[in-house]
Amino acid sequence: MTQLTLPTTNPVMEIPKQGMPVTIITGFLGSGKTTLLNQILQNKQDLKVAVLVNEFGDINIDSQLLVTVDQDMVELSNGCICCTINDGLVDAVYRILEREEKIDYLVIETTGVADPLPIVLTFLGTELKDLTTLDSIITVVDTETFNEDHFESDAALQQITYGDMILLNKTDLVTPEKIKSVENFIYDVKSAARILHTQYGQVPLPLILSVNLTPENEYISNHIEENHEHHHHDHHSPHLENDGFISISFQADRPFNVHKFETFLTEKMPQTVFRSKGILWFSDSELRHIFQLSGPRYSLHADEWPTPPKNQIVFIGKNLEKEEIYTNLNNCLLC
Ligand SMILES: Nc1nc2c(ncn2[C@@H]2O[C@H](COP(=O)(O)OP(=O)(O)OP(=O)(O)O)[C@@H](O)[C@H]2O)c(=O)[nH]1
Repeated sequence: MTQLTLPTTNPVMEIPKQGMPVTIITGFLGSGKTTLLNQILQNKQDLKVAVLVNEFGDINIDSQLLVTVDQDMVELSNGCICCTINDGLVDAVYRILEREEKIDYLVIETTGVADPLPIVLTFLGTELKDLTTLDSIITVVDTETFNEDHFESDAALQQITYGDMILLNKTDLVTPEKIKSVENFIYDVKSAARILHTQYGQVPLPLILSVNLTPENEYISNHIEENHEHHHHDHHSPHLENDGFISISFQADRPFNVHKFETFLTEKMPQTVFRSKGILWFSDSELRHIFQLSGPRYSLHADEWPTPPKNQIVFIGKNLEKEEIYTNLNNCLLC
């Protein structure tokens, strides 16, 4: 999918009146969910879009990187919304519905380790069912790092299984052969998958919003009615215990020495860190540095501080030793 411009008449604007439409963006760690959300926010035209960002770490880095100038449109929830099923999610959606200003559309970004099924069931199995319409579940895939091993993660498999639309993102980093092989993995899991190819989440919004793809009735008859029969209302998902990902957050009111931080990255950071993101303060710079590490790559991008400077960084991976990471990062701070 390479067509990047919006048609002049934008069907996204024709939003159904009954129930606020909801799109859920899911996808594995670092696949490009926040990047896609920013594309949506930049191209939404007059649509009033509220976003609900759920982060795995204790610090909300993603919400600080959203392009929206209107922070009122962002609701946050930390931890994993699919695990604490799910008063937190219901409350956050209520807060959006109760706003004076009418919201046309809700987009939810899940964490990279989220199983989307409990989230869907929260919408369809609670009072939210009458107030919202689940439009689609979009699964973002990092085409470069995706391989068969991803399915050792239950969450990654569930994300593909329940994705109504699958965006093979980061196609700029791979060969056509790699794209084909990822498509084949996906078709093995889901033979009728709808797949789009994207770079930096660029996709015409009419292809992904108001597309009415989530088969609500199927979920209700397969999961909700079945659960009622078994008097089992808890949609708790054991995926985190299975996947073993943990997140470690570090904050400091002092700047890093850039050279020490680089040494930390190249020599001391555990190999088992799969994803890291941060807003960094270096002693020799007046700018903030957005740090992104996803699989084998990392980047630092400088821009102005909108707030007083401080260091915030999150690491997500397996078997991480918090004390060791803290000691190493404290050693990078300027005395
Ligand atoms: N080369 C390339 N980089 C991309 C693309 N899309 C996103 N990225 C980069 O990948 C990194 C992770 O992107 P995010 O959008 O933060 O990923 P995410 O899925 O929100 O990450 P988590 O929420 O932490 O799981 C960032 O550095 C992005 O700039 C793409 O199509 N090509």
